[in-house]
Amino acid sequence: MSMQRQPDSGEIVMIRLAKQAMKFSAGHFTIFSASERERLHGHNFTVEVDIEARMLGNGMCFDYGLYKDRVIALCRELNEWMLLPTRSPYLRIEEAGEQVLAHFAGQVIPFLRRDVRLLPLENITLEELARWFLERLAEDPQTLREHAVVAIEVRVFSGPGQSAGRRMVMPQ
Ligand SMILES: Nc1nc2c(c(=O)[nH]1)N=C([C@H](O)[C@H](O)COP(=O)(O)OP(=O)(O)OP(=O)(O)O)CN2
Repeated sequence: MSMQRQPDSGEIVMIRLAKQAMKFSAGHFTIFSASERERLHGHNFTVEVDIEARMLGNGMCFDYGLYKDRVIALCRELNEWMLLPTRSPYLRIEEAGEQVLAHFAGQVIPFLRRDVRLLPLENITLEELARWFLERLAEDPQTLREHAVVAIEVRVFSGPGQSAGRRMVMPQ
């Protein structure tokens, strides 16, 4: 007699999304203090997302395709831009017509407006970029509840072997 298999609803599973398309190329410089920063440079960043969620019956949790498309779309938003932080304690951003002027340590760094994407972050670091993805993925709490998402962790890489991860536990 075959054992009636109990539905696994409610069990927590981990979905890991690390598709090749989860990438973006961007310029930045890390600010270390009021007087020290890196020179402007760029990376081919990659993104991985772990989503912990409860099983919903039918042998699956939520349809992860929705989040795969969302992460890829977010990567496209950052692709081929010079990224500047608007919440740095050490950098002042001035938008002057077709230019964006970044004021740092008594110097002015000019950029063309068309090349710059301003992000509401303290610094353009792996940690802060992970925050940006996490906050964008958590924008719709109702959908996250419907998908029984328990936690999301975003990991951003500036190259192989170098990354920062950030995790958000959803209010249940
Ligand atoms: N806590 C953090 N520290 C640093 C960050 C960061 O995001 N968070 N970022 C940097 C630099 O921007 C970054 O490391 C510069 O890239 P770099 O490592 O020099 O070059 P590669 O990514 O190509 O790596 P290689 O080791 O040169 O191969 C510094 N600190």
